[in-house]
Amino acid sequence: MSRGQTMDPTGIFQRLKGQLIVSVQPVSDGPMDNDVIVVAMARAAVAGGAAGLRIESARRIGLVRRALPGVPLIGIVKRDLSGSPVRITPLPEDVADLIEAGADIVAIDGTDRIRPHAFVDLARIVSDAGRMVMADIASAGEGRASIDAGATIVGSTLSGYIRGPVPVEPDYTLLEELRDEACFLIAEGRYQSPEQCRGALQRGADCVTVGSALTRLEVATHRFSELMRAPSGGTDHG
Ligand SMILES: CC(=O)N[C@H](C=O)[C@@H](O)[C@H](O)[C@H](O)COP(=O)(O)O
Repeated sequence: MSRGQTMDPTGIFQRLKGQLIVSVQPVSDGPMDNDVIVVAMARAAVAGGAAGLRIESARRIGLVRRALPGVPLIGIVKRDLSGSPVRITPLPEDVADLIEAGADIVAIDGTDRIRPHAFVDLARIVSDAGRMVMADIASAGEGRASIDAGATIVGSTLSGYIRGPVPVEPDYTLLEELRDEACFLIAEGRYQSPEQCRGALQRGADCVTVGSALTRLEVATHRFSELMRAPSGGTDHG
């Protein structure tokens, strides 16, 4: 499949339904933040059963698209803007670059925050190119507004990251609030175990995206090392 061709929406939903998407976003500027490693992790994730991948940057979408031509790809661009807290695919050129690189799905921040370009305008660029719009949201209201503005896929991606301390658990309640809306619902954010992923499907998610627990080795390692260093570490089982 060339970079200009992507899969039809029905086919993508059929392939992702009930499945795992792996987000391959290494820790920024860490030792694994490298194009070759991203492509290798993408291949390894698919070999392990991932039905789709979430990749940051148009360059890496292009590389993964060439390496894995038939795998559904969600593309994002993360950038830090002055004057707006919105980070995920905030600009029209980000959307255009991801489309050009071969993303099947373009994920865009769908939160109700100050932003340089309206969600509806970014979403239109995606759908005019025949690709699918995913809204990364933090509340049910934002999910519904994003659907009205052109999203066919909604992800719980940003729940817990907008204000206050980041919770430990995933946001299952948000899935239950959105499960009957007219969208393909992706559970995303803080899923650390297969059991939690199954819990998300039971609460109405169509599929689940896992990132840090699988592809940020620093984060995954830290979970082990911290627990072992805790005062009671190592004593429970002799
Ligand atoms: C909040 C935010 O910016 N989330 C980002 C969105 O792409 C990524 O940093 C996350 O890794 C991704 O959503 C997967 O989540 P988790 O790594 O928790 O499995």
